Amino acid sequence: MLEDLLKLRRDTRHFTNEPVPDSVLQKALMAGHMAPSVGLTDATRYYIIRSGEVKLAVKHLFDNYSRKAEQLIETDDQKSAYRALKLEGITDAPIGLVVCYDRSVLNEFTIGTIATNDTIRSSAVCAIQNIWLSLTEQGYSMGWVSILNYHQFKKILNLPDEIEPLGYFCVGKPATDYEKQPMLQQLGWKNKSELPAVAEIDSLSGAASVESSTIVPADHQNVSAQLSAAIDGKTKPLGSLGMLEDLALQIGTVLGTLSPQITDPQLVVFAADHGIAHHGVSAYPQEVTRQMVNNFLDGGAAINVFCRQHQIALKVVDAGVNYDFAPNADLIVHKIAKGTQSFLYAAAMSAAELELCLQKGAEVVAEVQKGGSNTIGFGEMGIGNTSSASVLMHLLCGLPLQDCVGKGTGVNAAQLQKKQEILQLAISRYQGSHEVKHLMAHFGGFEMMQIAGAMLEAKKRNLLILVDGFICTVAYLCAFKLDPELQRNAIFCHQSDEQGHRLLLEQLNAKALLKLDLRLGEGTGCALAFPLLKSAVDFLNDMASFESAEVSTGAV
Ligand SMILES: O=C(O)c1ccc[n+]([C@@H]2O[C@H](COP(=O)([O-])O)[C@@H](O)[C@H]2O)c1
Ligand SMILES: Cc1cc2nc[nH]c2cc1C
Repeated sequence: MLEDLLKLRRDTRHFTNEPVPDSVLQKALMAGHMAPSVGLTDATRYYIIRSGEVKLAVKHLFDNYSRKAEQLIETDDQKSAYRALKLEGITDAPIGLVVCYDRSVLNEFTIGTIATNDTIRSSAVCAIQNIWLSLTEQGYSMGWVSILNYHQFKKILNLPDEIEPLGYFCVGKPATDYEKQPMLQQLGWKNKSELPAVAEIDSLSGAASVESSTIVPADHQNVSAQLSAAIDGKTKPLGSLGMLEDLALQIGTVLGTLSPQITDPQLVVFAADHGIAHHGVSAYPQEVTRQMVNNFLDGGAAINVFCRQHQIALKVVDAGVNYDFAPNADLIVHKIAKGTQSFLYAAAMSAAELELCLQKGAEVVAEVQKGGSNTIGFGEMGIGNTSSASVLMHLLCGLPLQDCVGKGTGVNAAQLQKKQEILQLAISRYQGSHEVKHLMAHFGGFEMMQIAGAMLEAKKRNLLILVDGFICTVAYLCAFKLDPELQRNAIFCHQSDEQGHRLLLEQLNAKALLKLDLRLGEGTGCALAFPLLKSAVDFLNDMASFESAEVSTGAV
């Protein structure tokens, strides 16, 4: 009876050493194969592990992550209860099964994946349940090991890039039936609810909106005048600290105090893919976006180095990368879709997707500001995004396209010519209005639009906004068009070597702190300029005044 099987099925961690006959395994895998798969994608893949060496390596991965999990437990009692739990039988179970899905099926049109391609993963989960039930029926069982660093898991198993594992499954003869209940319940860790949680929805709600706690700015005019007087009163010739004086004035004015402090600085890198990248407009292929996101998460990119150097917390947002990343504490998943549409043929995103970007960007600020941060730097990563940024700059500033288009990641002269032609063609095909949001949706990128939303929210919360290079400045331009008061909070960290950035800063009446010929993005300019913010704050707070040091002022 199906119902008996459903009741009997257990997530098993205790196995006898009895071998699993091939016929049992084959029958179970056939049951998995009979599971539903979205759009008949047939994308579930299985790998069998019998090698003791491989099992041991997986066990090490488990042990590492289990120790990490233990650190998240608050009380010592719970910690020792957790430690006593047997959560895997990797080296005891005769068979290891790795169930995966093949992401490459998404390279072609796939029914049932337009809203979310999580459905491919869900199909593999259906297969897992079928296997579980089949093993149970045959007198065997399975245990799902998910406490793993999936990135390393893929590496040690040498799984192809497009193959995504859902976990390691221990298969064998159960040594116990846990008194016919889940093991965690038997051991008093948690009880399973008696009945399924079901609710009926019989009316429609309005769209949810981000709750934002707008901080009412202090009396800026007054603080500003007092700050100017304090800066002028420091023991230095008037104006001799140059742009640091402007910076101190801006920081003090935004934070509404004569003695500002930078608290819990954060840097957020928003990453997304671009349909336009398929038209040869970049020197690099699209997969570099996801490879660099993994690099950020592994701590190996330039932005990691500079953030570590200056003790800036770093978070990465998947705003729309063409990849499903393994869960990671430093990754915020705000994926709108797996890359924009190519704006050569259609709008990069819909109006609704643009609004979602603005909302999701705002949510990121709400999230990273929880610790009391008053300074957030914005960075980006997205192969092809200089194309999107250049077109937006051209249309929003009314400047000639060739002045707005540059080499991006480093295209050669012929490729630059082709990039300009493609962008010109896309612009000539555009029939829509020149209203800001229409342009943002048609030519924007998910990372840039989320940055725009994040900047608007950061301004509402009265934070210091650190603007990075060319692409981030275009995101700022879009946000500025929606709220020109943004300017008060924005600090332009560097002038990029990307053609167009100098002109764009000029248009915005903005003067960048640094000019180092960078053209990397990632927020590197923000991190590098960060010590200057600290110097500005420090001289304002710690430098003696003519009065306190009894130094004569200059002749008037
Ligand atoms: O920040 C900049 O000024 C900047 C200038 C040129 C290129 N980039 C980076 O290069 C990528 C976009 O370049 P491309 O050629 O692929 O359009 C993207 O990942 C950006 O972070 C960044
Ligand atoms: C390697 C690489 C790193 C980057 N970081 C930001 N944009 C980038 C583009 C490339 C190509």
